[in-house]
Amino acid sequence: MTAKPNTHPTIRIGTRGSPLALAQTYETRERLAAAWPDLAQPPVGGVDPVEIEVIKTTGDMVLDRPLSEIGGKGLFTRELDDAMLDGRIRIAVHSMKDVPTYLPDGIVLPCILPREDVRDAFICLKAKSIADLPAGSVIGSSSLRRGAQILNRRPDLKVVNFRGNVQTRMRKLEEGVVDATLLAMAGMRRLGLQQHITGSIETEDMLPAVAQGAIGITCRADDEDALRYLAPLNCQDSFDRVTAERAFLTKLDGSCRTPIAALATLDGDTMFFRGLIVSPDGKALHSTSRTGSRADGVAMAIDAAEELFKAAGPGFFDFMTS
Ligand SMILES: NCc1[nH]cc(CCC(=O)O)c1CC(=O)O
Repeated sequence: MTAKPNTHPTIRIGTRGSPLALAQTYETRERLAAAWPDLAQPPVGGVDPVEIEVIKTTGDMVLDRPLSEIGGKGLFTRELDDAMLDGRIRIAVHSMKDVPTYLPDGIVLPCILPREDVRDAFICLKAKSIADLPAGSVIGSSSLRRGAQILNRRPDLKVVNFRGNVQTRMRKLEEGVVDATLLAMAGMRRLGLQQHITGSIETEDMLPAVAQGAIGITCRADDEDALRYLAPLNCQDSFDRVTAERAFLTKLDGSCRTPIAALATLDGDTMFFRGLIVSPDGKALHSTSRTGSRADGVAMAIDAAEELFKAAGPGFFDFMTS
């Protein structure tokens, strides 16, 4: 009896086509191959056991406006969710920072890869750190969270909208369009562009976005094979930290495009959680922290969110809808 020829890939991974999304997908493919020998074998009959399918999302098509203005949840995920529900892809790889807190019916998120550096990177050709920037310096960043936290500490700086890939940003720094810019350490590292980082900003000085530096993998809730393949890839510490941070975000109804920041860290089974909300001008900043057991992470995060919501008072988030 001869084995049935393999004519289909075992796993087709869906991803956005950005260099960072592709780097994260290659990492996922390597981890799958390391965990599962049947996914590492060379192509049989020209069919690779793991295939990658690039899917354009709405977020990839609007490049001229800050994402905070476009709004709408699932800007970077909806088309991938649709492809998965249609059966065109088996799993999807995401920057967790860009994944809405509510997943569509039928899709689950069983796997978070080991988290990268969660900090923000300072990128500048003129100064070593934010503290070294002369008054009046211009920071290019379209992230409300980063801009607001900088203005809170340094109201003498100016923050202007700024988007684009690392190369574009470096050119604009050279041309003097802005004096400095900020990006996630994780993205720079995963792209192999760490040589452009001037310095990392400690989380005490700038709290990261919820789930910054984490890669999440989704699949269909009823896809038992995909769930089995993903199980050994999950990093439970990263999963628990991101789960607590996302509970905080859900309670405050925010996204990666709102001036909300949170970070959960673990020391064994003790979780330390910090969260903050800040007005876009940086003037009103409310932060809080909790320490407790890992098992209580979500409850702590929700409790922290409720405290900040009360401290901020009614109307604090009006800028998001106005
Ligand atoms: N919002 C876009 C986005 N989504 C994930 C990353 C970087 C990688 C990460 O934080 O996991 C970035 C760019 C950035 O913030 O520098």
